[in-house]
Amino acid sequence: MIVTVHPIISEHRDATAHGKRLHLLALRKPAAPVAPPGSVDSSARLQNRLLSLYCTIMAGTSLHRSTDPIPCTNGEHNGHEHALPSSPSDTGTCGGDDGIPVVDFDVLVNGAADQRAQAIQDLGRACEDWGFFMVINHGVTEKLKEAIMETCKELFSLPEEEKAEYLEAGPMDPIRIGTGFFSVVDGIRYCRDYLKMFAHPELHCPAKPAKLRDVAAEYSAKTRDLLLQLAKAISESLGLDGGRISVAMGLDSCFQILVANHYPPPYTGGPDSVGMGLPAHSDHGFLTLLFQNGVDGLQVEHDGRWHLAKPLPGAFFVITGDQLEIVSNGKYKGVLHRAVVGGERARMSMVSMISPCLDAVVEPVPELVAPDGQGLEFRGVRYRDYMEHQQSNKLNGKAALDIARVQRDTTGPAEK
Ligand SMILES: O=C(O)CCC(=O)C(=O)O
Ligand SMILES: [Fe+2]
Repeated sequence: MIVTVHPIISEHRDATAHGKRLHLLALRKPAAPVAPPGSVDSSARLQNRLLSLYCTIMAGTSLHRSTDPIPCTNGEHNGHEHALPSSPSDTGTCGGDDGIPVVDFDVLVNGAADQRAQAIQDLGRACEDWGFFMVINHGVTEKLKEAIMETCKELFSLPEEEKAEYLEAGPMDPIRIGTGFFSVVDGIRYCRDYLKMFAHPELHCPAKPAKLRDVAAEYSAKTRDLLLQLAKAISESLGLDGGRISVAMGLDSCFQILVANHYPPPYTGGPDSVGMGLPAHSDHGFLTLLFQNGVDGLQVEHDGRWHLAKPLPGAFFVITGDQLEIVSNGKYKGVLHRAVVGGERARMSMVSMISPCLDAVVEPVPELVAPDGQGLEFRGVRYRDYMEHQQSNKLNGKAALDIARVQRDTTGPAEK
C-alpha cells in the first residue's frame, strides 16, 4: 500500500517523538486546517495543529478519547505531579487516563456541515455520558491563561489586610475571598483559598493586584464567548434550535463568575489533616470552563468511579452544571466532581462559569417533556435563589438540586 506522508508529520515527530502516531496518521486523512476563532500566538498555533492531528489520528472525528495523551511539550501541563492521598469516605476509586471526551471547538464553529453535524452529535454524547469533556482549538491564548493565573496567584500572596474587606463576604456578594480556608467534612480536612468575582453583566474586581481588572475583563469576555458558543451547540445536540437554551435561560444577559482556587501544600499532619481540595459537588451554574496550573487533582464521577482528569496541552475542561440538568429535564446531568490534592507543589485552578440571568426562572424546556407533563423532573426555580441556596449550604454532592426536583408520591394510595 502506498501512503502519502503529510508534511506536518515531521513537525509532529519533532515535538512528540511518537512514532506510532506517525504510522496511524499516514492511514488517515490529515485534519482540517485549524484556524481558531481568536488570535493565537505561534506556539499555541503549533500546539493546536498537533492537537488537531491527534484528534484525526485517534478517531477521525471531532471527538476522541484521551486514553493516550500527548506528552507535555511546554513543561506546564505535564499532568504527572499527582500523588493521591487516601480517598475520602466514599467507595470511589481513582482512574488514570479514562477516555475523557475531547471536543474540537474549531470544528463545532467552522466545520463543514457534515463535520459539524458529527461534532454536535459527539458533543451531545459527551454531555450525556460524562457531563465532562475537554475542549481544544478554543482560541483562548496561553498568554491570556497564564496572565489570569499569575495575577490570581499574586492576589493570594497579598498581605491579609489587603484582602480583609472581602473575607467576610456572603454568597451573593460580588467579590469573595476565602483565605487559609480549612473546613472539616466527614472527618476530612479540606483546604483551599479562593477568589470569587462576579464578572458579568458587570465585572467586580479587587483593587489589587492593579492589573487584575484588565486581565479579568479580557479573560471573562473570551471565555464567555466560548461558553456561549458551546451553549448553542449543546442546544442543537438536544435536538433544539441553536438559540433555544439561550432564550430559555436568558443567556443574552448571562451571569458569569470567575473563581480562582489555590490549594496550598504541604498536606501533612495527623489522620484528621489529610489534605483534600474540594468535596464532591456539582456546579450551580450552566457550564464551567476550567484549567489548572499543571498540577492534577480534579476528579470527575463517571460510571460510579472517580476519574482523575488529565488535560491535553492547552485544553480546557468543561463541566456541565445543575442548570443544564434542569433545563434539559435531566437528559444531561450536572456532573459530580471534586479536587484531591496531595503533592509537593501548590495546585491552582481557574474557573469561568456561565449561568442563566440571575432573575431567570429555569425550568425544563417544554420540547423535552411529554405534552401531558409525564416525566417532568424539575420545577422552575429562580437562578438567584438556587445559587444562594447552594452557596449558603455546605457542599454536599448534588443535594442542592433537590429544591428543584419534582417530588413524586411513591407511597401509593393509603390502605383502607
Ligand atoms: O480545582 C478544581 O479543579 C475544581 C474546582 C471546582 O470544582 C470549583 O471551583 O467549583
Ligand atoms: Fe466545581
